[in-house]
Amino acid sequence: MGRMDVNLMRYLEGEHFRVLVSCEMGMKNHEVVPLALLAAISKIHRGGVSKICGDLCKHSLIALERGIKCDGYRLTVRGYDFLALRALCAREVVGSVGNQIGVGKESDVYVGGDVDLNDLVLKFHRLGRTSFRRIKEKRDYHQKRKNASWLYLSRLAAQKEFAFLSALAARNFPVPKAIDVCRHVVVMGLIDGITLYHVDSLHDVPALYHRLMSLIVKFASHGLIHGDFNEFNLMITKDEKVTVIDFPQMVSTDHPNAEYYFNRDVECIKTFFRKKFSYETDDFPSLEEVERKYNLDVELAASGFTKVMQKDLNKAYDEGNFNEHESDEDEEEEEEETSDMETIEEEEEDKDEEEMEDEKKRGEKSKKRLETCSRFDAWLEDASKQIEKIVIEEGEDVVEILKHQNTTVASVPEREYESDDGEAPLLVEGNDEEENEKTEKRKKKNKRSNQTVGTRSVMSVGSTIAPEEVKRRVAMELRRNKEKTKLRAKGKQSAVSRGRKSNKDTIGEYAGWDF
Ligand SMILES: Nc1ncnc2c1ncn2[C@@H]1O[C@H](COP(=O)(O)OP(=O)(O)OP(=O)(O)O)[C@@H](O)[C@H]1O
Repeated sequence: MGRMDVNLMRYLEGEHFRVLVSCEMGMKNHEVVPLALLAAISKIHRGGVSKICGDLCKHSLIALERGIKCDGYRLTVRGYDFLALRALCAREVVGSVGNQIGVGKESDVYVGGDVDLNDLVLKFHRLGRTSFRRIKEKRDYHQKRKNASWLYLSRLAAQKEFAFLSALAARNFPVPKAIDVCRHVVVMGLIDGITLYHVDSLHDVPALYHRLMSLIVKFASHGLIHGDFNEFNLMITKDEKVTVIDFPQMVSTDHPNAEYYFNRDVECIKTFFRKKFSYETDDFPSLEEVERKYNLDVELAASGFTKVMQKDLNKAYDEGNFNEHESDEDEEEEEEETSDMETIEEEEEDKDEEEMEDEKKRGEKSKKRLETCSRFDAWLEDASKQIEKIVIEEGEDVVEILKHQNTTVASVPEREYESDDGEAPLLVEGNDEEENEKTEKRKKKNKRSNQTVGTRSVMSVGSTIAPEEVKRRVAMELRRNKEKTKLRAKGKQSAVSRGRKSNKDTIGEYAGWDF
């Protein structure tokens, strides 16, 4: 467990974060975000985005993925951490990040400080760490969602934990103080203690046992069952006070298996006390005996995800304008949209006619959908205005350059025949050979002096190089050009062609093999 390297945040420019956020937005409906989409979202020129992406890749904030359908970038865990930390710093919630103090199955926990250097804890949820099947079986983070990314799940887990921390603290449950939540990071108060698992001796073992059992009962009287009430999720301070730090599997007492979960929590504590402190008693609660006084479960909808949170989450995603998480139907449609975007990149590849037709249909569908999206329209309008502006500006520049060139070229012939001393234009033709020779000499002299003055004749309409020499040089140039080997683009731009080439090579290599 080490320190989180946040130094890099100081050196990254605003545009880097803009691209990073664009990548995060793009990942809401793309497995990898193609460069073109990144440029469209960030509204930074493709070349600029490409350079920024290079920088971000270098610092492992994003990673280039060579997909089957197209190449693109994906946000890395580190990149997501940076985005969350930057936002928390901007809100002045977090002022510093220190050592890692805990590593759970699905989170990394760091100690940090606020702007006034008061201690706090930063819990980075990392749900992708464990298998999706397990999460799907055990928890309801997904609800109806079919395609859940680690970004989405981690964010959801953090939101859920924050909501629980806040609600439980309001009912005087011993939990860390909920400070803030951003993306997949929950900021909470630091508990100055150790987990029950690490406690070797206690002043009063029965007292702690009964405190823990009464806590299980308190949860139940509020309509909740912890579901994972064990020595790893309980922290004990020096004065043997208990704090519950983690409750990812909290369920309602109305859950069909509520009794099983309740008994499992009780059994966990009983077993631990028996094994660790050799303490055994017949005094333990049962769910039947618990009198339900409050409906915190209803408020939190503990077995699933609260409507309020879901609404907030949808809102957050809507801000990204991908309407990804509204319903299953939408998801299906947007999945199509995603593949449409990807097919734009694919068009170069050879395809069957059927496939092409399919894509066309899907393309039209996606086009229609995009047309109905007002935010996208607004963006398109804005982008086209910007393009127009650029075109006009560049057009004017080109006209200016042409104007300048025309005036220079037009003035040259006159100047060439002007003498320095203001004499009449010199004529090459003449009867007298001597006179002609003199005239030639004067002309050459004038030319030379004009060249040194510079402003008089920068350009020449006539060539001073012999035609044979010109021919020879042109021929040489042609030969050289022929000899030049074709420049091969390196990096992501040529990824597709390189992929094809290597495929061809592989096929060629295996062609003569018998299996
Ligand atoms: N508020 C806190 N104050 C002090 N330490 C904490 C706090 N929250 C978490 N920790 C430390 O971080 C460790 C991991 O935290 P936590 O149990 O919440 O993570 P987790 O990923 O949910 O773990 P798991 O799923 O494996 O139970 C804890 O064992 C504890 O040592």
